[in-house]
Amino acid sequence: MNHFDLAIIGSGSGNTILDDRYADMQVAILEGGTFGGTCLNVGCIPTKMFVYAAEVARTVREAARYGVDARVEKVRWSDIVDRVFDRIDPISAGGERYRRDENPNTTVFSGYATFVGPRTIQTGTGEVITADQVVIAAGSRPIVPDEIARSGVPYFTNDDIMRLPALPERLVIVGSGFIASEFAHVFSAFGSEVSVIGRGDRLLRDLDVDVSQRFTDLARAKWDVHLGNPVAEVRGDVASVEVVLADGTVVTGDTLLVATGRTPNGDRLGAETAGIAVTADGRVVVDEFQRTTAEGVYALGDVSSPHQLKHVANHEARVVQANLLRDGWRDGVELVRTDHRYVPSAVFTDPQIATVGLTEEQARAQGLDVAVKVQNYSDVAYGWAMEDDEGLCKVIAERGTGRLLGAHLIGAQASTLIQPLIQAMNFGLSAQDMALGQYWIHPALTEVVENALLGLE
Ligand SMILES: Cc1cc2nc3c(=O)[nH]c(=O)nc-3n(C[C@H](O)[C@H](O)[C@H](O)COP(=O)(O)OP(=O)(O)OC[C@H]3O[C@@H](n4cnc5c(N)ncnc54)[C@H](O)[C@@H]3O)c2cc1C
Ligand SMILES: NC(=O)c1ccc[n+]([C@@H]2O[C@H](COP(=O)([O-])OP(=O)(O)OC[C@H]3O[C@@H](n4cnc5c(N)ncnc54)[C@H](O)[C@@H]3O)[C@@H](O)[C@H]2O)c1
Repeated sequence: MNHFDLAIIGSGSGNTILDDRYADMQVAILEGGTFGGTCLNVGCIPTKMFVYAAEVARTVREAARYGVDARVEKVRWSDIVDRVFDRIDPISAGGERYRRDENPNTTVFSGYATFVGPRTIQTGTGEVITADQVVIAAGSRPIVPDEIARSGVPYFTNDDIMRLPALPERLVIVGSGFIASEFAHVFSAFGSEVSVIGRGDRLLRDLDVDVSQRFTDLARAKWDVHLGNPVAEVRGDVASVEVVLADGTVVTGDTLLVATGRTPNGDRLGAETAGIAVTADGRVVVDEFQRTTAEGVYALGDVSSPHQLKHVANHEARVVQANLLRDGWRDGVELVRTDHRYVPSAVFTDPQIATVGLTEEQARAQGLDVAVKVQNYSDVAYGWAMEDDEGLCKVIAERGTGRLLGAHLIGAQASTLIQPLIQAMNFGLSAQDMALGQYWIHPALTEVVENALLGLE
């Protein structure tokens, strides 16, 4: 049986652990899918490359409001797909080649790994290995509701929708979260008619209610949105699909995208044979040092984290990277701790959305004495330049101390505008100090953040 110093299950964020400090260790990398994981191959990176192209199309379509007449002549879908994957596929292949052929201390096993005992792994290639330490970085997979899975109707997920042979004429999306919102934007900007079906009463309903409500209102004007009306039945074939909702409404299209959440892959690892606790919903249990319940075994990213976000997976990978070198189960050893205090996220839809910290509802539910200010983009000079009547920046602070509790933006460049607020929260800068203790460039769009802070009581 082959023995390694370290075995890493999953080549997404798990593959970022190995640096010079690991050069003397024998390391096994086990990957059952495409090398590089979700973000690179079927997640953050390709989606944002599609989003950028969608924004170009949208800008052209809306040019007339600024006195510039222009029109989208044609969307060359297959060229867009090629631009994205001609960039990405070689990165995945190159990453695998590097670990396989150019790192003498790493061995890549291309198979689906399962534990068969404590730190003992069936690699999925016929070989069983053992390791002194193991990192589980096995990610998550799309959830497909039963009524869709058992219908036999062909459907797509984020795994394959970006490689469609042609642009759909009418795309039906089941789900109303991050993935649904981003793909609705992409396909509608490219000219597809888009229907979105959600269970709740708002799109992106976990976000602050002002942002989620504004997004839902704007979405209704662009897309065929069905909310609070669950899917009862799905009918169709490769050419057409009918989604029947609980109230009898029939939503039709030629392509079906399922975007109803992602479940951690912890349920498929044989974890119980290795003493690794997994929750009922498939999440590997970890402590604040990313240690699982089995000695020598760490986990990180979507498979164990409460946040399914790449920047969180990267942070947790850095924590694991440090702790692996410190004999993490020895009494009294000082370990690096995961910091989940202010986890931001952005939805790259139209308009963009970004959020950090507590929603107003959460802050009030915690009994905090809060001051809230909502500043519209239309109130600042750059918003006038953009003719913006959609964007808003909402900040929530604690009265008295001025401690920033949350920030929520919807509008152009939201994912960039939020960064100084994330920084302020992490470094304990109060709303007043942040607003008054620095220059804000005039008339940049950041004035919407400045004015929101100044407007707090
Ligand atoms: C469409 C989409 C868009 C997204 N956009 C963003 C975004 O803009 N920003 C953001 O922050 N996050 C985004 N995310 C989330 C982000 O992609 C994930 O949080 C992140 O990639 C998780 O990284 P990971 O290393 O935990 O898992 P992954 O990158 O999924 O890596 C896990 C790897 O493990 C492999 N594997 C699983 N089980 C086994 C096994 N038993 N044996 C061997 N190999 C195994 C898998 O094949 C996979 O390659 C997006 C996700 C999706 C789906
Ligand atoms: N920009 C980003 O950072 C980004 C982009 C995409 C995905 N992600 C990550 O990936 C995760 C998964 O994305 P997602 O959009 O699949 O999940 P999600 O959790 O964001 O949203 C899933 C939505 O589907 C709805 N839903 C569930 N079952 C349903 C059903 N049977 N019928 C109708 N609606 C149903 C849920 O109510 C929820 O609103 C996200 O939570 C996020 O962490 C991040």
